[in-house]
Amino acid sequence: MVLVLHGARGDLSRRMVYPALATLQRRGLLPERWAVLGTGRGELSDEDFAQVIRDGIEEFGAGDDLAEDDARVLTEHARYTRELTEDDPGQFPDTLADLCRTLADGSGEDVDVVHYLAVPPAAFVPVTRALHAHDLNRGVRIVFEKPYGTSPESFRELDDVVHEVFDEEQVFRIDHFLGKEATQNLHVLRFANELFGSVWDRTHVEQVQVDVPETLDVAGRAEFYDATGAALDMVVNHLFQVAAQVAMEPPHDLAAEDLVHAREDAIACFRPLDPGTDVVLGQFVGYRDLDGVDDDSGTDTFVAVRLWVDNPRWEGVPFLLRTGKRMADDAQRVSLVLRRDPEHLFGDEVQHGVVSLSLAGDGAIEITTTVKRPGPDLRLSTGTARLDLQDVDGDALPPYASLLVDVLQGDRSLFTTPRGLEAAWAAFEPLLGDDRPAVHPYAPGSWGPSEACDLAGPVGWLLGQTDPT
Ligand SMILES: NC(=O)C1=CN([C@@H]2O[C@H](COP(=O)(O)OP(=O)(O)OC[C@H]3O[C@@H](n4cnc5c(N)ncnc54)[C@H](OP(=O)(O)O)[C@@H]3O)[C@@H](O)[C@H]2O)C=CC1
Ligand SMILES: O=C1O[C@H](COP(=O)(O)O)[C@@H](O)[C@H](O)[C@H]1O
Repeated sequence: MVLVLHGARGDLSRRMVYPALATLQRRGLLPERWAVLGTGRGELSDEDFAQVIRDGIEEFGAGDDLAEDDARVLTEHARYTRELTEDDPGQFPDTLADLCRTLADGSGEDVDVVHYLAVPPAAFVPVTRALHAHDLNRGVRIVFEKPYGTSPESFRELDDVVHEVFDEEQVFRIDHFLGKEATQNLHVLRFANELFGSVWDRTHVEQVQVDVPETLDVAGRAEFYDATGAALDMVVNHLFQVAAQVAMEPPHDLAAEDLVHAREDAIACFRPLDPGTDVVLGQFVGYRDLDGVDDDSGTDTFVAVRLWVDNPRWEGVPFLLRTGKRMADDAQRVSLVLRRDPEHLFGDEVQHGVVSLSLAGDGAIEITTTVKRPGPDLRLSTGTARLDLQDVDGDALPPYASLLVDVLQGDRSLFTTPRGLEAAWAAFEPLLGDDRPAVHPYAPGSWGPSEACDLAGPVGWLLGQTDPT
């Protein structure tokens, strides 16, 4: 297999792709014979490219120290060549063919080729067209990073070009939140456990929260961020996909196409957002002073959304989505807030039960429930049981490593498709129009503008009330 990494010197390649490859190499999850072909707009020697790979792993491979042997395998066949363009293929086709020959080693076997577009979105179309122009599109797989379009129109334009060049089966559009171990656990928790599956509906669930506060600011990517904002950066993709993973109906079975269908059917039930009543945007105080940010920027660094899923299972249950920069804490939480004490036997002392998943790191599941407070009286309290997924026998993969394995194996269940993205854009589109609400200021280190509290109703946002992780 040859992984052609377009944009091989870039931030994503160094931060995510090389550490993921190192993890996969160490875990024996890569094909026996494989190589990476890096591209960029300038020249770089193969030796210097090998060093870029080593540096990426050393700097961002958090705890993934490479054994000398693994490092050798990772860089042994690493080649670098200038990016091809529609008019000028340069050395690209010859270098790729040469690598394939080396890997095939006279066996006559075909070598799989995966193109990974770790380039800015403006380069997606030119690189796609260039692969077509030089007849390099057939039989390969191609991975697109986000954002796959920044509006319904730009999404469709990009996708039209992609489909002129590739069959849908060749295309993998990454949403790394779907690759998180705990996100994948959502449907296991529900469909493999009657205890949870039986309460997964409007009768038992009062609201769902998908909450991703971040303490970091936009350092290093201010220019990108100022043109994008929190809602486009996180809601239309990651938070919608996670919400759909919660909302989906049981799939026909666990085949990739059934899972994708179930998730995308759920997105098709998302009611278009009402910016007047269901969206609060914020901007942290001091954001406009950052280098690369306009002095009068109206960009949202915080967004809270009340999303409605118009189907019989979820009618009347708000899905509350929230994320922002420079907030009080870091967390990635999905929580189902259960209705209180249906029999009303215990009155107001009963708190909401909560089934909650932390998507961060290796993931965790927490169940908060009402219990009898120890002692002679019948007094109530709440308790939380936590299961860290890292304590379960097995070895979690970071999201990028997990998704790369899926690309190599051709498993498309955790990737998005045009049908799902079309539906996501339809739900998000009202936020792109003239009705987009103004941003409310919020203090850095806070939980965002107070206006966002109203969206969550009497239950309130769970994070900020309890200890987030
Ligand atoms: N960085 C991150 O953490 C994340 C990034 N992404 C997405 O991944 C992709 C890459 O992001 P990132 O690595 O941060 O971006 P970079 O700005 O670091 O660009 C990556 C590389 O692309 C090459 N490049 C730049 N412009 C062009 C162009 N017009 N044509 C061809 N190549 C070009 C450059 O290499 P050279 O100068 O050698 O040509 C550059 O090193 C983007 O789509 C981004 O949205 C998604 C999630 C997280
Ligand atoms: O895609 C993005 O995701 C990150 C948060 O995800 P993480 O799992 O990598 O922590 C977010 O910080 C970034 O702004 C956004 O572009």
